[in-house]
Amino acid sequence: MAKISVVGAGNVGATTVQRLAELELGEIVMTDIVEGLPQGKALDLMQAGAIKGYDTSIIGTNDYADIADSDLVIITAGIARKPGMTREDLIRTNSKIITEVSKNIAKYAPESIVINVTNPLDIITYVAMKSTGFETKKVFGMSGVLDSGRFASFIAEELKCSKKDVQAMVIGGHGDLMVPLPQYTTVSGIPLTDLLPHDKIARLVERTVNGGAEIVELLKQGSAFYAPSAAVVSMAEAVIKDSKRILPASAYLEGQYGQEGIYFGVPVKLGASGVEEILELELDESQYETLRKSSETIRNVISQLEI
Ligand SMILES: NC(=O)C1=CN([C@@H]2O[C@H](COP(=O)(O)OP(=O)(O)OC[C@H]3O[C@@H](n4cnc5c(N)ncnc54)[C@H](O)[C@@H]3O)[C@@H](O)[C@H]2O)C=CC1
Ligand SMILES: O=C([O-])CC(=O)C(=O)O
Repeated sequence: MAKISVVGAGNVGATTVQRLAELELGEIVMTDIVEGLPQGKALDLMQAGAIKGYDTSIIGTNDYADIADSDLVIITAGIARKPGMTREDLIRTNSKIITEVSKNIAKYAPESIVINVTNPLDIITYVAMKSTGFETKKVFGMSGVLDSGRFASFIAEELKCSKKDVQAMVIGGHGDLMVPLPQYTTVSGIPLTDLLPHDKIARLVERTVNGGAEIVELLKQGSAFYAPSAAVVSMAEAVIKDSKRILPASAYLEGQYGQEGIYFGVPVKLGASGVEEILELELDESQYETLRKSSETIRNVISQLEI
């Protein structure tokens, strides 16, 4: 049976554990620094199993030793942004937290695959790769599945059709410069560009780019977690089941899309060994330009980090 650990028992972490438990993907360990929090939530989620009909073992703990020999570790520890903040504003606090978290992952679960959720996503994923010392394909970040899900949801709303039939693709950094790709977005195989006029698509693209901030403004404290947990669990399932799904994820680039040495959202093939392939798409000039700008921002922040 697979062992999955979730670091951070806050909104994203606990909801992720709930979704994993309901899928019976493996035994689960949930850790946090706050005493009692992961233990209390684990107990509650175990009891939910009797009602929802799952037998998943869920352990809540403050001790990293309990993540020993995990096959997969999902990082959700750290602070979330408040209205008016960018994701990059979280870097100081979260890079310190994730450096410590990653060292413990390397110590207790050296063979694990690591999916990072903590923001700023692409930079923190880089910090996790450096501080675990793991192979780059074993450490990646959740961004594009969420952003594509938001784009798909807005498209379905506009077309008054089922979300199930929309396949959207969003790549780039998980920030204000993400790049939704209408030319690779379809509804039951029909190109989006045949279904909606350019100006309507442009409005949906803009709403997607601001999708996280829209929720932060509404919640007043904290950020989205239902769609983010759904997104990371679909990636976890691909790893645990070795299903070779093609999903967008923040992956380490070595020349692809003209980028070297940074994490960036791109379509990848996900399986038991992590990122098994990076798929390169043709983009239009303005999309390449946004990717270039976004990568500069990421590089700038990384150059100021002490890792
Ligand atoms: N990649 C993405 O698309 C998304 C990323 N996020 C990010 O995920 C992170 C978590 O968000 P939420 O769960 O909403 O926040 P939250 O505040 O509800 O939970 C964070 C948890 O981390 C714990 N924590 C802090 N330091 C820790 C440490 N050293 N070790 C273990 N646990 C520690 C806290 O005690 C808290 O329980 C944030 O950085 C947020 O920006 C959130 C949504 C989507
Ligand atoms: O907006 C945030 O800070 C959390 C996040 O990354 C998202 O929901 O896309």
